[in-house]
This record gives sequence, C-alpha cells and structure tokens, in this order.
Amino acid sequence: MARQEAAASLCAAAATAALTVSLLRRVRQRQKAARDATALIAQLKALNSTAALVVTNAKGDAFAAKALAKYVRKVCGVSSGDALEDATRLIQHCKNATPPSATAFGPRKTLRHVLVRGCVSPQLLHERFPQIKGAYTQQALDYGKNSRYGDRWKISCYIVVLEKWKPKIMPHEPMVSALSDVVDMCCRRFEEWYLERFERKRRASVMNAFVTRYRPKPDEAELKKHIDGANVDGSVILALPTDEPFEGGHLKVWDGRPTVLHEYAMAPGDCIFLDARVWHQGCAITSGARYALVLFLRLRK
Ligand SMILES: O=C(O)CCC(=O)C(=O)O
Ligand SMILES: [Fe+2]
Repeated sequence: MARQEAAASLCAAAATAALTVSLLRRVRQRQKAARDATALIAQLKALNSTAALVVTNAKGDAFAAKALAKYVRKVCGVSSGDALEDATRLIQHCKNATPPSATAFGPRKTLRHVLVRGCVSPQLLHERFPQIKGAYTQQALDYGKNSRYGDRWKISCYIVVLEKWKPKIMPHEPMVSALSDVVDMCCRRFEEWYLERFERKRRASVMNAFVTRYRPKPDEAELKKHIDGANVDGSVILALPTDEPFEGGHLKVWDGRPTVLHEYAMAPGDCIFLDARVWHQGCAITSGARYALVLFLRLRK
C-alpha cells in the first residue's frame, strides 16, 4: 500500500514537473516573441512611422494582429496569418520601397554629380517593366543638326514636354501612366541631393521627361558626349529594367577640378543626378536593350 502511495505521489510529482516545464517553455516562447516583436516594431518605426502606427496598438508597443494582417495583405499581396512573419515581410517591403537616407549621398561635396544606387525601388521598377515596355513607342524628333541629339533622334518616348519643339511632341499617355509617380519620386530625391550638396533648398519641376530605349543599331545605340542644354538646371538619369540584358551602355560623367572621367555601370533603380551643364555620355550598347528614364529639371526657390 505504502509502495502504491509512494508511486502515485511520484507520478503526481513527475506530472507537475512536466507541467511546470511546459508552462515555463511557453512563458519563455512568449517572452521571446514579445522581444522579437519589440525589435521589429522599432525597425518598422525607423523605416516607415506611418505604417508602424497603422499596425500597432494604441501604445505602439505591440502589433495589432488584425490591422497588421490587413495592411500586409494590402501592400505585399498576402498575409501569412502569423504576426511576426507578417511584420518581417512588411519590413522587407519598406526596405525595398524606401530610398536611402540623404546621408547616403556620401561625404564628397566637391563633385557636381552623384550616383545613388537603389534610389528608386528596383522591385517597383521590375513590377512596372511590362507596362513601360508596352507603353514605349518611338517619337521621332528633330533637335537640329548641332544639338546634343542631332536631327535623327527617334528612340525616346515622352512623358513631359514643355519645350516648343517642331514638330510638336505630345506626351505619350501610356508612358505617363506608367511612370509619372516615378518621375515625382526622382524629383524629390534630386531636391534632397541638391539641398545636401549645395545647401540650397530648391523646388524641382520637370521641363522634359522621357524614356529612351537603346539598341545595338545605327542611330539607336548611344548618346554622344553632351550637356543637357543651357536652360536645364539639373538632370536625372534613372536606369530601368530590361528583358534583354545588354552589354556596354555605361554612363560617363566628366566632373571635378581637375576634371576626372567617372564611369558607371548602372543597375535598375540606380540614379545619376547632374547639376547644370555637367558633361556626360551614354556609351553604346553592343547587345540587348537598355531603357533609361531621363528628366531635365528647372529649379526654383
Ligand atoms: O542614359 C543615358 O544614356 C543618358 C541620357 C542622357 O544623358 C540624355 O538623354 O540627355
Ligand atoms: Fe543628357
């Protein structure tokens, strides 16, 4: 009898111990999840404070599961149903969509141009590429024999045209729909760079915006060394994706005193900002197709 009692109480003790261990484990898991959530919330706040407000509770110290799932579904297309997983996905989305901070322009304050890697989200541009490609059409334009483009330029498709060119070129509506938000994004980023680089706050407006498609053919492969025009206050060149990988097509920029040649291989999303009258060149491509979005800007106080 005594033995049976002893065995029973041993069993009970073992069960209690097992229960305690599993409770402890669950508490630890919960504590870890809370720590992970805190770290993720901090990351999200740093990347996109508005998104953080939407997906956390009133105190901003924990995720609001339903709001998080709804938001992630909206911006990423799907929600996993797991808060930490969703939060990680949202953070990745924000990283892709957020341009580098102004200090990413780098410490060099001597040059009048800069290359900003990943200035526009490559993911956004890749998603947009079918629309860009579908919208692209050649709009032939006679800039005149002595101009930067010559009299046989036909490889650009226009989004904004303020200049009174002859024949009159109209913005191509499908390209306007495909890229007008990206044009705005580039303007804002240019303004940030300009403020940091020249310590002058300027408002950029677009005089001309167009997509150029280079191909390895006569009159389509390159843009010779030039400046963008006496009345152009600044320019943006944004590398776009392509479905035909190309060779060549580097950007050359002559800048600094003494003048040094800078040569860049640009990836989709990379931007070059140019101050007024900086000499540059789009080198010939030898295969594939290269697309670039180009803006000529006017700067006002
Ligand atoms: O992307 C390029 O090749 C340069 C474009 C350019 O400089 C221009 O169109 O003025
Ligand atoms: Fe140019």
